[in-house]
Amino acid sequence: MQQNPYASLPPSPLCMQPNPYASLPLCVFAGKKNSASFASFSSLRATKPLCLFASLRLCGKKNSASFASFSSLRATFPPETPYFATMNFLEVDHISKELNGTYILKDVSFTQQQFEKLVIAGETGSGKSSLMKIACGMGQADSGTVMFEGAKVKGALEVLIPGHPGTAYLSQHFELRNNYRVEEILSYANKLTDESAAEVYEVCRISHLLKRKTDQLSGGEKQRIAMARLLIGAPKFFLLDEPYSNLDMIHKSILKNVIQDIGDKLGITCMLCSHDPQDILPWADKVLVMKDGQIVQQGSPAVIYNQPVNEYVGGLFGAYNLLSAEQAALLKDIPGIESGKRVFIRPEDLSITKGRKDVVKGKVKELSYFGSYYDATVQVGEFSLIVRTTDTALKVGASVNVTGNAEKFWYL
Ligand SMILES: Nc1ncnc2c1ncn2[C@@H]1O[C@H](COP(=O)(O)OP(=O)(O)OP(=O)(O)O)[C@@H](O)[C@H]1O
Repeated sequence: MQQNPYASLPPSPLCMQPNPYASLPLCVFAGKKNSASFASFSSLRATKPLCLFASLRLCGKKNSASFASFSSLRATFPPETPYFATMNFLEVDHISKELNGTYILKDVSFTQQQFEKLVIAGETGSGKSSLMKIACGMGQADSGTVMFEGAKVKGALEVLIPGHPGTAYLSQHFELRNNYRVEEILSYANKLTDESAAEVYEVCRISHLLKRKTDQLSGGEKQRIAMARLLIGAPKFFLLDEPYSNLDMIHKSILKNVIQDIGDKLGITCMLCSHDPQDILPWADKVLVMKDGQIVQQGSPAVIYNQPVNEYVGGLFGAYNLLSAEQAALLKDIPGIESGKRVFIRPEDLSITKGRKDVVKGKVKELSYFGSYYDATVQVGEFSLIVRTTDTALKVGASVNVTGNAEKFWYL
């Protein structure tokens, strides 16, 4: 009969509550632990008793069964207890990195919680890949620290094999060796049982490709095999660098389902970077927006989209109107609009109306077709507004009345 090895831990010095592990069911300790994670688990135990609980689900191979047992543990110690509050899953603290006299990352700090879906967004060259690599030990920072589950993530130059145990990083430039069958490539990397590996292949939608040779695959298929190869290494944290670039809509849609299932079915926490709002907004719990190596805003997708801190953030996430206080004065008849301020308005918060009250008058200069809607460029005085409409009868040159939902307007 296996004993609960944590039964004799002392009360937590931080929250002065009794050892929460003393009464954990034995199945937790008899579960699917591999020796590496068990070792790190033990060292955590020595230094940070409070961190242990959050690590329990993380030691070893994850599959639905272990995910289910974790869920029942969470019910025993709900997130509002101090045990969960004491440790971030990932903590990036004042990271800076310089290359050739220029900062590619400057004083970057953020946290990610377990199961939180985090996206790093930003224009090309803003530092997204550099930050992700440092977050999982595949890159090297000049200063600052990264902690993963309470343990320091060593930089790529501080270890023999870069990459923090328990993390997996899918590069934009992944490689699959030629002239191998897919199943051969996967079997070399597999740390799971056959059953759990099969689940990963199902999640990655590659079960039907296992007998193929690697030169008989499309780019999207190769990418999903590269993902599966990392996932059968049993990571707790999966970082995907621009996973949607170079994919058509059909393969993008497959990949979106795969990434959703990696979180939902395999219970692996994911971070990805992208600059496409269509990829970011529906999936993310939290978005970090980067520019010139710095985080310029972080928050929920809705906050980032509707309340950007500046024009750069607003522009990254879709079409917008930004009117000076003088231009905004022409919209004074729209109820609720604040005067004397620069106003940021998304096209869908303006509409073309047949009404004559509470409107601003203009003329349609241009119509852009997007399938389910048009964006009409409407000339109003000396400036133009982008107004979203589904009116298929609208023509360039038509005189129109524009109104808006001032509750959604944002003042910069
Ligand atoms: N090995 C390197 N040597 C020199 N400069 C580099 C190196 N790696 C990155 N950089 C520079 O650091 C900056 C950030 O690059 P990074 O790849 O992190 O940006 P990114 O936001 O991921 O870009 P993208 O979206 O194009 O992939 C860029 O200006 C890039 O040119």
